[in-house]
Amino acid sequence: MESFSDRTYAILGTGALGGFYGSRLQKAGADVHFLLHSDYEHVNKHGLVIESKDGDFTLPDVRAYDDVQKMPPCDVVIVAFKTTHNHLLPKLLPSVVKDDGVVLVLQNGLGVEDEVAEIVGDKRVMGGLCFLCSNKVGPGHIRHLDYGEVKFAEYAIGYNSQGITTRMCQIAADFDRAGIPIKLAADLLLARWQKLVWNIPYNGLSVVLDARTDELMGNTHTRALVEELMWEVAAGAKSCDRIIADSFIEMMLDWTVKMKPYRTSMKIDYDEKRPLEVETMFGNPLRLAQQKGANLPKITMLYQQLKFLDARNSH
Ligand SMILES: NC(=O)C1=CN([C@@H]2O[C@H](COP(=O)(O)OP(=O)(O)OC[C@H]3O[C@@H](n4cnc5c(N)ncnc54)[C@H](OP(=O)(O)O)[C@@H]3O)[C@@H](O)[C@H]2O)C=CC1
Ligand SMILES: CC(C)(CO)C(=O)C(=O)O
Repeated sequence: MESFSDRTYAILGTGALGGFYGSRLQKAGADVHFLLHSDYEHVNKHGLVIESKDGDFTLPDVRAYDDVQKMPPCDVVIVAFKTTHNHLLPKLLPSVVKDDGVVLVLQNGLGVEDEVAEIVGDKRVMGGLCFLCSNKVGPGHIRHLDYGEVKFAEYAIGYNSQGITTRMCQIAADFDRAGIPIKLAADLLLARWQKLVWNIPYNGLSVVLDARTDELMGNTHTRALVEELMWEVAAGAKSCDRIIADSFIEMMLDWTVKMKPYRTSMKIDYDEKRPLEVETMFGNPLRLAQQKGANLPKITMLYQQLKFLDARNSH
């Protein structure tokens, strides 16, 4: 088999998403370095176990670290912990990204790339939206339930569209070799608003209504509420001059109907009394839309409810 690209990868946050994609890259032959937290001892000794609808596999030996200072500078640094930990970015990023490397933010939400650009410069940042259903079910044990596509885009100050670049294609080739479905997007802000069409209704309502995605879709009233929230997200995108087509909303509804009954990542965090990604998934989009003069009343109410529940639940 051709040798893998000589690009090195750092996974910051080896959980449901980072553990899955990092393991697939290593399995395909890439040079991957995993930063862990409470799972470090276990993974350093036992490696990673991946259950996947695309085929289970184990990686008995992985390059595991509990300290980013011990990691080599890498070509691609994937930010894959929850955005509730992003206050750590100024400490974690500088030493692990090569001078000519790039930080690839695979987190959900809006506004993270701006924070990363302030740390590493705006020329070394990309964003990625992952349509993946994956859970970390134990130390170093990832369960990939459904989907898996990643959509990449370049970042620029003001989120101006940067088109498709050579480095996007190079990294996409690595993911493609790892068997990960890839899409390249010319416009990161549009891609992030598109992902919020899914995240805002389902992550939010799954917590507020204590419901899985199939339950929300199976009730006529909550299904109507999901659609109304999706249209509000589209209105938020439009306030930023990004147009989300009606067909995209229909596709998101259809994907969810076909999705295995799923507890969203925010619902899992709520049930496990972890802080919720409310500010990046709800607060930042609301603030950006409001700056542009758009009022999003249903999303605002969902945000207020989530802030109440988050404060009561995890502190
Ligand atoms: N899960 C999914 O299917 C999807 C998730 N996303 C997004 O991806 C991002 C990551 O989510 P997900 O993978 O589910 O989250 P997880 O909680 O499963 O994984 C995050 C990992 O980061 C680790 N971590 C936390 N703090 C540190 C630290 N200081 N240093 C190193 N590692 C650390 C955690 O370790 P520990 O547990 O020991 O604290 C955990 O293993 C989120 O923005 C989420 O919204 C997007 C699409 C799908
Ligand atoms: C849309 C979905 C379910 C998969 O990408 C997700 O983003 C999440 O669980 O947070």
